[in-house]
Amino acid sequence: MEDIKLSKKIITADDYVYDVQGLDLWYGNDQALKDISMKINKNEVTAIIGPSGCGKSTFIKTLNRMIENIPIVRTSGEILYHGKNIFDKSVRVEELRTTVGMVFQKPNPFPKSIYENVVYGPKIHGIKDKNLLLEICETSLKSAALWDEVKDRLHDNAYGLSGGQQQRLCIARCLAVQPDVILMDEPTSALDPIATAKIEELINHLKTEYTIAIVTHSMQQAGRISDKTAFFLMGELIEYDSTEVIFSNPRDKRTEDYITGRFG
Ligand SMILES: Nc1ncnc2c1ncn2[C@@H]1O[C@H](COP(=O)(O)OP(=O)(O)OP(=O)(O)O)[C@@H](O)[C@H]1O
Repeated sequence: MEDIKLSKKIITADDYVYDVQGLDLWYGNDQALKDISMKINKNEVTAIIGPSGCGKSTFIKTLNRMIENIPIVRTSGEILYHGKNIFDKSVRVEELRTTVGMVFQKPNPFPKSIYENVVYGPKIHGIKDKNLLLEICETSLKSAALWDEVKDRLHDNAYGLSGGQQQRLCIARCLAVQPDVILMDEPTSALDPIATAKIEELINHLKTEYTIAIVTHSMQQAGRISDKTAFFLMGELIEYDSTEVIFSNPRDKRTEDYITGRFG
């Protein structure tokens, strides 16, 4: 990897995956994101926290342009992904959404077998070889820490899995197309504490290979799994720092009030 020397600082070209610069977003006339600028580091877990309605989901859905499924949305500013603005005309949204996968609050497997769920993306990308698809299925389920629980029932319907298993299946489905970044929008809010602990352990493991941005309402969860934490309030990014600093020594009073439970 080549280092770039910028004045006195040395920054490594590949340290961050995203560089968000002055991002504004409106739903019709209502501004939901205001001048957001932040970098998201490679192989780290970045937690997005803040009270309900502050723009957390909107922000992460903007990172793979999923937000554009809502017709009234308008944006300005830049989101550089590996140095290229994702809003450029030359960026193909389907490709972006393959490399930047997403896992939602409620597990959303397709009404198909476990196997078909995992190989859905690779098949769409033209992979037909049965052995290769089986291999992708096995590798993805192993990476999502689900293989041992489902290896003897790959052709059973995914709806027969528990909520926690369904969420890990959705993570496996996301991994099957070899993403670079995984966006997670409150991935454990519908799960019990044991299933939540499994997903958290998995996230901790996945960050060695992937970059993860996660929206969470649980401050304990952000504290347990994230390297960096961004605190949003009414569409603004109030503070962004290492999770340790945010939780032990925040600079902004509003961050402190939120993490100590004084509002939100
Ligand atoms: N489809 C939409 N159309 C219009 N306004 C929207 C839409 N989705 C979200 N908003 C508004 O944008 C703002 C930010 O919403 P967003 O869902 O991003 O917040 P959030 O922090 O993720 O909230 P929560 O924690 O409750 O999920 C809110 O004021 C919300 O009402």
